Amino acid sequence: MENLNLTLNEKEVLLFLEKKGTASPADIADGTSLKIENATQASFLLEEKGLAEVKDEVSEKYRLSAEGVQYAQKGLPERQVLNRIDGPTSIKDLQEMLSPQMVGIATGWLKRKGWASVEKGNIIPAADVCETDDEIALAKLGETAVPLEETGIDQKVMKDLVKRKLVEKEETKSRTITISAEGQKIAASGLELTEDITQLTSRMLKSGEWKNKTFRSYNIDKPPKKVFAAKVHPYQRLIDQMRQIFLEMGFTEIKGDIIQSSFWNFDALFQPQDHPAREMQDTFHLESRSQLPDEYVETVCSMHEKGGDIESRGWGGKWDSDVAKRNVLRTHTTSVSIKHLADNPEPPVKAFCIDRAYRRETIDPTHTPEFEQLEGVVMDRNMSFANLLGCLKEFYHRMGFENVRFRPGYFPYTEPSVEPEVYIEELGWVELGGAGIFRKEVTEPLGIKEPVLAWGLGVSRLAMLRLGLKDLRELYQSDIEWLRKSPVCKL
Ligand SMILES: N[C@@H](Cc1ccccc1)C(=O)O
Repeated sequence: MENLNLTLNEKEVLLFLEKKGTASPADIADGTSLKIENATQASFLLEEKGLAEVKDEVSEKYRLSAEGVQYAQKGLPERQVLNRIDGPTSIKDLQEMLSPQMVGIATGWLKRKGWASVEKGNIIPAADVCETDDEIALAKLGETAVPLEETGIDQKVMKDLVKRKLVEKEETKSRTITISAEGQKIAASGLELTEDITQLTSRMLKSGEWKNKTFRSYNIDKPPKKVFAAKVHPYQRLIDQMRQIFLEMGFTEIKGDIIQSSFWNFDALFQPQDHPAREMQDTFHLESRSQLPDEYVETVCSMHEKGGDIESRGWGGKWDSDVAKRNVLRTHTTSVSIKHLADNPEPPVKAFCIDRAYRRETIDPTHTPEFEQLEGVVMDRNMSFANLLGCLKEFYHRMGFENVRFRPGYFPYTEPSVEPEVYIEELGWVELGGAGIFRKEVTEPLGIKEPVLAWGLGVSRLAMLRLGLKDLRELYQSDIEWLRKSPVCKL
């Protein structure tokens, strides 16, 4: 016989059912040493093994309400009124005979049932009305609840009486357990009422007692309970991977302030003071102001106004140092790169920054006001456009994107400018940020003499593609179900 691994409780229930066939948990508790809860639990386990069947039933019973009892004796209000009159009668007179409340109820029902009409304050009875179904039903019911079948009352009539609150419905739940044929067989084969051992103790081993015991075997077919181990957030894992790649490529990680002056966020990057990106609707402006770095104010001002001493015309107009002092939440991490270069103007510099930037975006599936950027700069002698493309290609390849291409782009601070794109099977070419070589208008005023390759790549976009998300917000919401499901590594 198959090892069913019955617990002592299951055996007790099975033996009890062998005699009774069907029983309620309370019956089982009465007839065995078990409590109702244990009897129920054992019954469900037996059901799982096909040895018994547990059935839950809800039974409905009906009885008269207090109001119903009253009308069962004296008749429904509409009947009481009808009995009192034999022709048109004024409601006022009736109210004196019966109570105003009773007449109120009766009038409604008389009209609804077509037993009488009401005209100018008088009730005019129709021809004789025989006893109706609801009256017959009322007479049949009592104060003890009975199932519908036993009353012989039509379901619709009963429902109406319940609605009229003359009858109350009582629901009782009952559970019965019936032994199955298989259960009978097992019970008949003789069950020993001994408890199997689930845990082997050192005492049993020492005394040798274990030799006379039977052991409960494991059910290796049963799926184990899932364990959700703590792990790094998938988005953070991806960010760490990108950081690792740049470190391996010989870059140094840099950090900067979230709050930046407009000077470092815009002016030092040769972004004109009337550039639309600086407007309130695009940028989070703060009330505070920053000191400007004295050593660069003049050169940056001159570059904006007239192109400094190089072959450039600048933007023209007046450059306003007050505008440059205004603090903003950095709109790109390029503000961190450019400050780092100003502080370290001697080649070589190979730095990256992977951090948060802020823009006033309306939140939707592809826009959030906070997002991550992966920023990088390379400054060295003889750096060329080809080096820039090679560097980015290398990064994307290491991230696992085979196909990378570059579209021409535009940024006020780079020339030439490109927008790198990677090819994704279901999506086609996906744009992932911007890159270029810093213009002389950017590097000259800060005393940087060598060419600078620069890029700012979207991180969350890439994460979405990687993690198969349709909505950027999911990256930041930490939905526990999604987190549990996301694998630690792709197999
Ligand atoms: N700062 C640009 C990206 C960029 C960085 C560096 C050079 C060129 C472009 C952006 O936020 O979109």
